[in-house]
Amino acid sequence: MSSTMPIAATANSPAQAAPVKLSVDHVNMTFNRDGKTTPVLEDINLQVHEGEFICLLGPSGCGKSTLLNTMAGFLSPTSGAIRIDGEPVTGPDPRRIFVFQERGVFPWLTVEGNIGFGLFKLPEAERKQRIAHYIKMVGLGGFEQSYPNELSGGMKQRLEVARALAVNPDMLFLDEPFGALDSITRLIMRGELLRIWQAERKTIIFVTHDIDEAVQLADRVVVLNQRPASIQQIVNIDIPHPRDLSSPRYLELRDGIFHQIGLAHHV
Ligand SMILES: Nc1ncnc2c1ncn2[C@@H]1O[C@H](COP(=O)(O)OP(=O)(O)OP(=O)(O)O)[C@@H](O)[C@H]1O
Repeated sequence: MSSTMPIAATANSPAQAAPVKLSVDHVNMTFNRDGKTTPVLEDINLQVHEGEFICLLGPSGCGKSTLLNTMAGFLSPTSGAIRIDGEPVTGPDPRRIFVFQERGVFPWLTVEGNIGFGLFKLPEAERKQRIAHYIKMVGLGGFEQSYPNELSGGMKQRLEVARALAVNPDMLFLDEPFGALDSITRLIMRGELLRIWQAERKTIIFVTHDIDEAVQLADRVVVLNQRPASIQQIVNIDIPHPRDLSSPRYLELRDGIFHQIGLAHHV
């Protein structure tokens, strides 16, 4: 297979039969700073369906975070349109939650306090019930009164995911959320996120530069080129969960993406 040969198309995933949740139409993004113009996104077109798990994959600095930030409404594209539920995205929306690579938990609040932070409008009984539900879901039972500095990196990350889910967002934007974790914790956290996603079926857009991570998690992997990023290929990962990471199909898709990105013979 050559480095530019696309991976053979496969049948659509069941998620692609769901209505379109987010659409990106002809999006271009150029940064202007100190008289210097940097084109970052070039004619991006993508439709994400309700309940789909999408990974944006590409080399460092290609524009993944910029694309995620435009989808989430933190940045306005130079041209083109982003719509969620058919409505133009004009700014960040509390119904959609962004989880940053740097941990966003509040160090001065306990686990309970962190998860309950966005729930202040709920009646006390419902708030408590919601907090307990998510503490159980992410396996932090027994640590309700602990502060973030008393938790491991993986526990903090689970807390952040629980805090994001507790406000019942309809979409999650995750920017390399496990980037700072060691490889074993990363594997565990991927499993945790998949378990939560299967239970809650939120639409997830997940940025990574880790090919294995993308193939383990996503319904579809959007492979981006070097900056200015355009979509090189969208790869359907037609393997049911739990995925066997040594299956021929897994290895075929993973190696196909390595070829696609031009990294097949680098290591
Ligand atoms: N606000 C900004 N102003 C000017 N240039 C920017 C701005 N934000 C990002 N860039 C530039 O846009 C390019 C893409 O950055 P971006 O963070 O989107 O890449 P990325 O693919 O997410 O990178 P990484 O994987 O390393 O996090 C980089 O060259 C960066 O310097």
